[in-house]
Amino acid sequence: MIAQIELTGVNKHYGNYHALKDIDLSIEKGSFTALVGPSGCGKSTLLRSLAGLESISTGTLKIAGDVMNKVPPRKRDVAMVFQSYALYPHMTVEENLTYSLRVRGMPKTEARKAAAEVARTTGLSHLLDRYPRELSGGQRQRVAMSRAIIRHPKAFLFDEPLSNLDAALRVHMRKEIRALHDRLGATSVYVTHDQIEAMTMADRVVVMRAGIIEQQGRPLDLYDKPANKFVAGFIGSPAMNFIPAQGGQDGRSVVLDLGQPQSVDVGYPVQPGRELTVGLRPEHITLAPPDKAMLKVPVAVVESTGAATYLTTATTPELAVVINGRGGTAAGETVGLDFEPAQLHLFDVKTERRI
Ligand SMILES: Nc1ncnc2c1ncn2[C@@H]1O[C@H](COP(=O)(O)OP(=O)(O)OP(=O)(O)O)[C@@H](O)[C@H]1O
Repeated sequence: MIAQIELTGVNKHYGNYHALKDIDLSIEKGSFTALVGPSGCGKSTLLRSLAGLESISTGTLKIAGDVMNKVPPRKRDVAMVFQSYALYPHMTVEENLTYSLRVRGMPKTEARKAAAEVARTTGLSHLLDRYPRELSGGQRQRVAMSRAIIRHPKAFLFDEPLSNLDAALRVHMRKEIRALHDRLGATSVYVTHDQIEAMTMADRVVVMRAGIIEQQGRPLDLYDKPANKFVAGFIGSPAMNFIPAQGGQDGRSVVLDLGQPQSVDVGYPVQPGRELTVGLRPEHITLAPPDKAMLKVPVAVVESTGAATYLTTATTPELAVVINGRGGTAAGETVGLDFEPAQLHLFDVKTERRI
């Protein structure tokens, strides 16, 4: 693997505040990496450090093999794409695209040729004479990306680029950005707080919390094998259910506490009496006849979108359940719920690590 971006032992302090803690991260050439995490976890700080908009306090940052710690932003040869587009309002699309080339001294005809070529890739050819105010949100976003592309940077850095757009356009643009990334053979780092965006766009997802990397890996590996309870709860929508539990006395079962104890044979050894948190995804639970089901529980809320039905149980803790299509059940009824024991995720209560 060729690392296009490599961080080793990177720390960032804002005064007394430790915003990035010992970050080791290797971003492969040609990959699409998403940085996700809740507000304040440090993902923007990390991205801005790559761009040189923040300096790192300790550690090493390399881009294409060269140490970048002290290199100013304009010499790093990376392009940042923001949610606010940052287009020049008094310039046409073409002028917005050619500006960075012109200030670097490229002759006008050559710069216009480059703009025309990029505009063809991004579907802006018919809009080159327009001003930003004459464009839709999606078109402005495309201009912002084109302006990055025209410089042939070593990496694209996206900072929540779609958060100003409405839901339908976001879904469209995430496909467009990913397709563009593939066509250009680019290396992209993409910051988002939206785990669906991260899961659908990226080859590699890096989950951050409070300045540390909790887990990194392929999207479905994080979904299937979250390293800890935090990642388990963050990846997946609706979020994973967490149920207090204990290892059963037979050494191969767990006893779930849903108001009443419910023993489930998991088929692998579990230390008897060990305190656990058991995770179970809403989409891994199915309805079953109550007399034959693993769990028999009352339903508190039923919500249907037509395509799917969302149930919330009247248990403690409550469980979220997603059923394909119509559930055929109503609030107040008692239903049977089934799941495959292999779909349970076991976490240690104290460390919150996966067992
Ligand atoms: N210039 C600064 N001075 C002091 N603290 C800062 C500064 N910039 C960011 N921070 C703090 O560092 C932490 C990480 O900020 P950062 O912007 O990287 O978070 P984030 O994960 O991108 O969050 P969001 O999704 O809300 O943008 C936050 O607690 C923030 O308050």
